Amino acid sequence: MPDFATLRSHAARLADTPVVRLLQDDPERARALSLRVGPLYANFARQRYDGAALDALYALADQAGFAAAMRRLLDGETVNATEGRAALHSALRGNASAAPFSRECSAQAAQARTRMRELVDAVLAGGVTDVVSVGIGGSDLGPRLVADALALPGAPVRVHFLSNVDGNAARRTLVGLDPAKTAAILISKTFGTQETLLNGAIVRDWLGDDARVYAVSANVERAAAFGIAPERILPMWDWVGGRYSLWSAVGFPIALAIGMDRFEALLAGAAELDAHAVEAAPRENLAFLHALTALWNRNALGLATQAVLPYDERLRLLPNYLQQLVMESLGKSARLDGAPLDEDTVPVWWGGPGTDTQHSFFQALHQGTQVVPADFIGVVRSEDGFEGNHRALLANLLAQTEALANGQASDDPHRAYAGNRPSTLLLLDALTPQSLGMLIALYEHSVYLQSVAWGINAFDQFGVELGKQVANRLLPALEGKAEADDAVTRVLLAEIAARA
Ligand SMILES: O=P(O)(O)OC[C@H]1O[C@H](O)[C@H](O)[C@@H](O)[C@@H]1O
Repeated sequence: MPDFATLRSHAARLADTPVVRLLQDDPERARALSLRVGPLYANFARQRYDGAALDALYALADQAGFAAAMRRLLDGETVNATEGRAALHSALRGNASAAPFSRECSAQAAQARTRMRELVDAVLAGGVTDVVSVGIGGSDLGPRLVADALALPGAPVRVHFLSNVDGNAARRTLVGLDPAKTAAILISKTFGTQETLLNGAIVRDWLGDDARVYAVSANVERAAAFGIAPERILPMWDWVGGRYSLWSAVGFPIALAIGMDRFEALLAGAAELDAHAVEAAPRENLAFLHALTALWNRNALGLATQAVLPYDERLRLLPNYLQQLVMESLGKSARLDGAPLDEDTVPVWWGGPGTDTQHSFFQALHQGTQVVPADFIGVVRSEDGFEGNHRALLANLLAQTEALANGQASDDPHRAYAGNRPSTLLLLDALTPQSLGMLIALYEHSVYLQSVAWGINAFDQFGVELGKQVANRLLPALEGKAEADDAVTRVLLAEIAARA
């Protein structure tokens, strides 16, 4: 059993030792607590652990079996035990495993990519200027993030994303588009998601031509029943979790937005991080240290939230993406064996891009009563053509991490900064398909390793089902054809009916 109590004793020992002191005591710390994997550099020197606490964290990694767990994941073992499945997102992007099942899945993924390349070419050759990608959750957030981050100005097609069941979303997405020059992709692993089926039907009817409707699904029968021709359906499989699926054909909109070659470079970057996470020694392993840092902040320091702050406009959707990846994966309170957990699991993840957020919520980060650990993410080379802006962006990024850690004393309590606010800095040499693939894969593996330490399943999401079931039961009540069981809901329905 991982020993969280020892972590807490280290936190207690360090309670009066701020990070500034740890840095003074150890002149090597700033450099020693950094790791690099290809174009991805990470600095953890402003986290509130010292050498002895780190020893305890690596001991915990050992007790939890991080190295073996990474191997199990990549080999395609049934890591999603509550649903009896593997979670082989690594097999979608090259493969650091020799296990036969994992190899077989890689081969299926490669075949699907060949078909996807053909379909990308077909869409581009068909005079299409706009693509509407319809999906939600894992069938939306990943493609939306990557297409937004990596699309180049002047790309042959513009990709739009439609997720919310609110009809205003469909209206806003379609306004200004020409149905004769638009294609639609319906993405749904199950092809049973209410939002995607309703929005998909709106877009299909608006297009008025089934020839430009494509689907990505693990349920080919349902996609076909929706009226999509088999040659325009790309597969996915039950061994790919929705929030881990952007590397599969779910990435079709990405390939349309950035080109198939750059999509494959994204996969190659992720594969490089896979190989690192499974092969690197614990103390050199970036996924290990990222996960251990999260466990330290949650379970040793008891910090209830975690901010992610990309200092790059192109990564503005990263916080939204990570909210699903982290909170759907780690928002659990039962261990794999069903026993209740002794430790707190996922903190609330939130964030937004710098420098905008400096002018909104940073006040609370600097002087609020809650300490919020933060992942700052920066890009060394911006390539935006505005060097002065980029220098200002980097100056702000470095300044915030420094100010949060060091604080500033003042006789006036209103003008005093306590400091000792922990942060990690992740720096990409440049934002490329490769470096973004690595960054996302780093978070995937960090999340998985945290789940291993807590003994929970990172790959199910039963928590989202209850609300869906209740919503389905309430649909007839909204049409006035049934009564709701719940007293409050009955009052609310009456209120809605009276004002409709
Ligand atoms: O891809 P789909 O089957 O349409 O599912 C879309 C999403 O809906 C579910 O409710 C889950 O919370 C997500 O993990 C999933 O990605």
